[in-house]
Amino acid sequence: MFRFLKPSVLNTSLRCGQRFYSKLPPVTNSERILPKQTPFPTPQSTNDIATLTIRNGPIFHGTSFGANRNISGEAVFTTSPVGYVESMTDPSYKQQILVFTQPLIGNYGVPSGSKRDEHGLLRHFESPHIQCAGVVVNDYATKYSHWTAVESLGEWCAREGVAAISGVDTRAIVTYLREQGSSLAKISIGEEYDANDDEAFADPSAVNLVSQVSTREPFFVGGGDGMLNVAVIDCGVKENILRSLVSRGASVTVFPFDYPIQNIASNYDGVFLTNGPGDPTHLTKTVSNLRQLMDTYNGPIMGICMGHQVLALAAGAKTIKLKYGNRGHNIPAFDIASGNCHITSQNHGYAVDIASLPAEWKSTWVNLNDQSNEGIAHTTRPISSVQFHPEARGGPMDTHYLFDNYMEEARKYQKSRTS
Ligand SMILES: NC(=O)CC[C@H](N)C(=O)O
Repeated sequence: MFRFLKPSVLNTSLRCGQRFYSKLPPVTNSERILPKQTPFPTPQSTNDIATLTIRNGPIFHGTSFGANRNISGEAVFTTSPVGYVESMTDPSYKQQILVFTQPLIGNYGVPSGSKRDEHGLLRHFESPHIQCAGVVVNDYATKYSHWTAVESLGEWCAREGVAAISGVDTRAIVTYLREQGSSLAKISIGEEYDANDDEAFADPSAVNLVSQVSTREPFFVGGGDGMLNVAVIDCGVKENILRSLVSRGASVTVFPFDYPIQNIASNYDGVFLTNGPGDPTHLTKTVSNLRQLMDTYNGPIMGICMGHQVLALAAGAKTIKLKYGNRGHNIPAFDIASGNCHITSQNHGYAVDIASLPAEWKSTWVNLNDQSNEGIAHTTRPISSVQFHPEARGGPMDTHYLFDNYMEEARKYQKSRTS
């Protein structure tokens, strides 16, 4: 297994790959190139009073343990008992206020965000920064302990400009969100808050959030034997999706979400569509690129979560917004073909409307809690996608095998092209 930690080594790996695929576009970046973020002002003082206001709903008073900064977003809840670091760095949570049903949060601190693995991927984070706008917990553990921890959850939030509130009744908040649906909300720090200031509630579903988290330029992640090349369309990719591919022998080139993939896909043994934040119907360019791709490309295509939704839109189906979505690491998904149920990791507010799926496609997985669609596949071609997260970081590893199946299809396709 090669180790691609340095750009010089990376270039060697590209040359090595290009021996076999002379038409591969030269890509020298080794990690995502993100849009410039506006820096948040450094707080002059700390304030320990915080208020969570749900638009047209209840108000909760608590204690601030993060950034001294007012934020707003869509309040959603996760039932994950562990994995707050992975969830908070998952780009699919962009602009959301994450309410944890697990009452005690912060007890194992936060590991280093700069540690990398043998593939050059972030070891502990799913992207370089916290992605959610704020967090809401019942009981914040000020004392933390873990051998990987380098700082507390509060210190990390403060450094990254993320508001955090504790000491609120998260059972009441979750009950409200479950009954009324995911709602716009804001966290105000200090004594002043204006529950009626409607303009202070930013609506993430109104904008294309993917353009804020997708890489600006293609980048390359080596690590495979260099013989299998996969093109990834980055809608807000989690590091563990890339790891799941390279650790199985793929060399991965990651492209921006709106890259005309149909023009270069013939160089690749497979195309992969990633997770990402917000409403999939904003991704009109990605969807039209995918339509053209499916017209001309015979290799395997697989999508996860947002990737699943854009694939379904490209196939001609529709997506819907769920009342409060599915976020957790313990969600049962039923595999229609095998009759097996797997416990899956999930984080989504939208779903594929299975009644709108065209005839040459089939439903492959169903959610056993709310009966929503969990997967689709083309009836004759190696094109499929799932709503849940087989890379599961955090979460159970039950469906990792879907990456093995995908790599097998990529290998078959490569063989059919070269023989
Ligand atoms: N994790 C994801 O890719 C989320 C997909 C989409 N943003 C949704 O909320 O449904």
